[in-house]
Amino acid sequence: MATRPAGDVVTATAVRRAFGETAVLDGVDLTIGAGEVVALLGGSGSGKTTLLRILAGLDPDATGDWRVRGSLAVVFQEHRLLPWKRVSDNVALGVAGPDVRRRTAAALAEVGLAGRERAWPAELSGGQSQRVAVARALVREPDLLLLDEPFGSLDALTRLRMQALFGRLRAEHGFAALLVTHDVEEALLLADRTLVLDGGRIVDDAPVPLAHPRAPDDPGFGTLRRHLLDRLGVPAAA
Ligand SMILES: Nc1ncnc2c1ncn2[C@@H]1O[C@H](COP(=O)(O)OP(=O)(O)OP(=O)(O)O)[C@@H](O)[C@H]1O
Repeated sequence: MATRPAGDVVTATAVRRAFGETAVLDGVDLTIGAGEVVALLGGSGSGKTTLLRILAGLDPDATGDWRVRGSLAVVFQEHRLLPWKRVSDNVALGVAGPDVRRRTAAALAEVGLAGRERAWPAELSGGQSQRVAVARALVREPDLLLLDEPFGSLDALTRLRMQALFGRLRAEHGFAALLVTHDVEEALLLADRTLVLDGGRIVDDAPVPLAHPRAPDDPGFGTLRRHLLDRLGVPAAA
């Protein structure tokens, strides 16, 4: 495992972002510790992607203070592979060093795509393409992984496999992550802590003190699920 910075990898205070007159984020405070996986939940349009883009350095118009320590990689909902580049070239894009080829092959093997270096993106399924996107992030050996609904476009079975893969990679590499998701179960399966964004602020910040592997039918899991659904304004089923 790579040597990681100690302490927090993300510190953010009073982050604000408005589009026109509307403040989507209006005073967000956030810390993510080294190696900590934090799930970010919130209703549609609550500003989750906006916050992730700010932390990724993709939004020059936000205000406030934020800092990311260490290296960063992003995985988006859509894989964003370049169709005219082979899988290995997509993974290695922008990565320098004498051993890029070896690292690329190792990252592809880690996501279950050993030997597919020379494939074209068009030859891959949706799940395989998203595995390549994860390999592209891994090859950067990130201290912080920012994931925006990374499994949201996958079918249910592939999604479960990708969640399991994420858990293994996290245990192996020890990166910190901010995982934007709509899925309360996904948040509780994968995260050490959950945040709920509403009205431009983080309105709930709760640890997930459950041992791995986690199971949705576990009573503790159910209690946390109910808590999060309450905070998200989802009424209990009759
Ligand atoms: N470039 C932009 N210009 C104008 N408005 C924007 C822009 N980007 C985001 N918004 C608005 O900001 C709000 C928050 O968007 P954002 O994509 O961050 O929400 P989200 O919580 O990720 O939503 P979802 O869960 O539906 O993906 C939305 O109302 C959106 O329309």
